Amino acid sequence: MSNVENILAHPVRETVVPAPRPKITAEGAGVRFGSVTAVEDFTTTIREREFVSIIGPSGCGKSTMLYAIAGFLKTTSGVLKVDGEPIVKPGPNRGIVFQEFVLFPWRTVLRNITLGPEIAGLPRAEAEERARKWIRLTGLGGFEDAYPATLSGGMKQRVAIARALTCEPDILLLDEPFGALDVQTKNYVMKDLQDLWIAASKTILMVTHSVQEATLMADRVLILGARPSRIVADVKIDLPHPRDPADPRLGQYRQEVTAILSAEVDRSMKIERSR
Ligand SMILES: Nc1ncnc2c1ncn2[C@@H]1O[C@H](COP(=O)(O)OP(=O)(O)OP(=O)(O)O)[C@@H](O)[C@H]1O
Repeated sequence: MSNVENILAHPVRETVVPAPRPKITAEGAGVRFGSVTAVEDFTTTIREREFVSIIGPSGCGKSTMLYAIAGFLKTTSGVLKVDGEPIVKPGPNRGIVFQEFVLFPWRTVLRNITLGPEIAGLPRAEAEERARKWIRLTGLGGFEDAYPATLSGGMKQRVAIARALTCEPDILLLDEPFGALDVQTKNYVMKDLQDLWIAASKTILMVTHSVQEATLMADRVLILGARPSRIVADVKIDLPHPRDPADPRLGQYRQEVTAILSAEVDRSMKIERSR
């Protein structure tokens, strides 16, 4: 058999890599508080293992949308789903981390982290085993028996991240997770979070005020407009991870996002003043 005949007889089989599945789907999702419409039309699809950041003018509804996805708030219009199911309440597939850590001061690091699995009814030994895994992965080894008051801000935030991950959620929701940290600590925790995201294959949705944080970490930056808000831009940050903050291409993305955001902040101020 000639080479050509051989190739024709044994065609190369194409390896089809399945596209990442949608994890969070929003179609015209909105949230109203009485007469205040916080979010009017939030439409996007966030796929598994994506890192997406939400940024926008103050009060435009970033946290509101995050809490709706967490299941703490109900949408008042449109459709909001996780794994194809409408979101009706919080669930173990979503972990959330707040700006202010929210740790229990009377519980040690280990006991703060085992809290979720304990509430979910896991035997203590299994809860501890899971907690120890995330303690290791978040660089908290050796601090299992420490109390929150004795920890630095960066360590407290790592405890909060480990606690959110101990229930093994597919989705991690972060509400300005670095807002309470000083610049040096923030840089360390951001680097750790990037490494963790790469290693743990989670879907991450992060609300932030910082263009630098959003462009450094996210695959896509969703920019919300003035309230009642909708997504005015969906900027794909097409750079491999982990990223170097000094990369000039990152600088260009920062400029692009800042220009759109500044226009929305101006518009938001004008609207608020005319209310
Ligand atoms: N529980 C609530 N009851 C009434 N109004 C609310 C409630 N929560 C939020 N709001 C209003 O909804 C709007 C959006 O608030 P939200 O906190 O989501 O904005 P944000 O973009 O996260 O703000 P910031 O960037 O300042 O943290 C604001 O006008 C806020 O006052």
